Amino acid sequence: MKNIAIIGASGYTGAQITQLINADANLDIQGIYVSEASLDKYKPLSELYPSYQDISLKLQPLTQQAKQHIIATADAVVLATDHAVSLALAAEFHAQKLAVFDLSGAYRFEDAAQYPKWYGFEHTQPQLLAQAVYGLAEWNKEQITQSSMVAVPGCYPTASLLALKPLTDLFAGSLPVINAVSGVTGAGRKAQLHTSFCEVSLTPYGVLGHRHQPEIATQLGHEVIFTPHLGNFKRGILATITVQLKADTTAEQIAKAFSVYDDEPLVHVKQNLFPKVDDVVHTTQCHIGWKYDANNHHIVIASAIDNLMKGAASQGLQCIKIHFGL
Ligand SMILES: NC(=O)C1=CN([C@@H]2O[C@H](COP(=O)(O)OP(=O)(O)OC[C@H]3O[C@@H](n4cnc5c(N)ncnc54)[C@H](OP(=O)(O)O)[C@@H]3O)[C@@H](O)[C@H]2O)C=CC1
Ligand SMILES: CC(=O)N[C@@H](CCC(=O)OP(=O)(O)O)C(=O)O
Repeated sequence: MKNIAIIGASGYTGAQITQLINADANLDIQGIYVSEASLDKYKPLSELYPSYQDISLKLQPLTQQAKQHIIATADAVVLATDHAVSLALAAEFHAQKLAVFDLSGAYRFEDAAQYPKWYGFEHTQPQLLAQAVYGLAEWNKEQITQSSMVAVPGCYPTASLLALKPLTDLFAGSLPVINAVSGVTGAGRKAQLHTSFCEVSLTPYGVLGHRHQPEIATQLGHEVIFTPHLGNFKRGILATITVQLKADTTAEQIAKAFSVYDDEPLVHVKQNLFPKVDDVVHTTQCHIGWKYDANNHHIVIASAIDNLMKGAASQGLQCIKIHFGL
């Protein structure tokens, strides 16, 4: 049995992973935490999320005393916090020999020079960054087993990389084009004008400048054009991707490349059948559909996940279970 502390548990991903860990027979929850100044401190999680009636835990402020208690009693921490908050907390807990599973982007790039540009801060923890592994569960099991600092991938990168990684040997020269739509929970629980009810419609954002473009390109080993969109639904991501493949590529080769997922219980691939966001919402799964035009050698792939599940919390849980051999 492993004892897990969850920091940022009042947020969308933190509450989701609290629910998942609470339901897992091999894991205990050491405690659930918010910031010292949080308006939600001492509230039961079920007051914020009434559907979690079976969880009796209360949100605790992350005081120095609370940190000492976590260090003394937990095996691991989940950081469901903003990038800058995770940057510091990961180092504090990892230095005390706790495994860290960070849902933020603070440890996803190996190259510290990327952080000022994409995250707006200098990376202050180069030693820990060097130990961090990218928690794309289906692809990096060995690394996740070995490292106690796991950077759980972003939601768009998870949907995009699961669709594209099997095909890299078949890419022709041009850049894969990824158009992805996310539900509004992707932006977190805090109030912001652009995610308020009357503002949300369907629109691209972060065009040619979203931090997930370099995350996808780094992990794919190939540049991509990535355009995220905010959609007027709560949960889920659909990434529709177009790629030019080498001139002699056949549909059989593509099917063989995707067979890498045949033994993966959470990734389901179908030829000529495309997923809907509703197929995967509230599930741990990624559904991929593809169709190939052998005349012009273009493939269109659609990849659907729940941004809060496979895009964050359930992939975080996968990493915890892989790391601890559960
Ligand atoms: N939403 C999504 O679909 C995805 C999010 N992520 C990443 O996961 C992380 C969490 O995202 P999300 O759940 O959406 O965010 P939310 O804004 O919904 O939640 C953030 C949580 O962090 C808490 N918090 C803020 N400051 C501190 C602090 N100093 N110490 C402890 N707790 C703190 C907040 O509570 P309070 O402010 O009351 O203290 C809240 O519980 C982010 O880094 C995000 O980029 C990754 C993949 C997908
Ligand atoms: C709709 C929406 O706003 N989505 C978020 C992505 C959420 C995510 O994956 O988080 P990371 O920040 O941890 O990479 C965004 O575009 O910033």
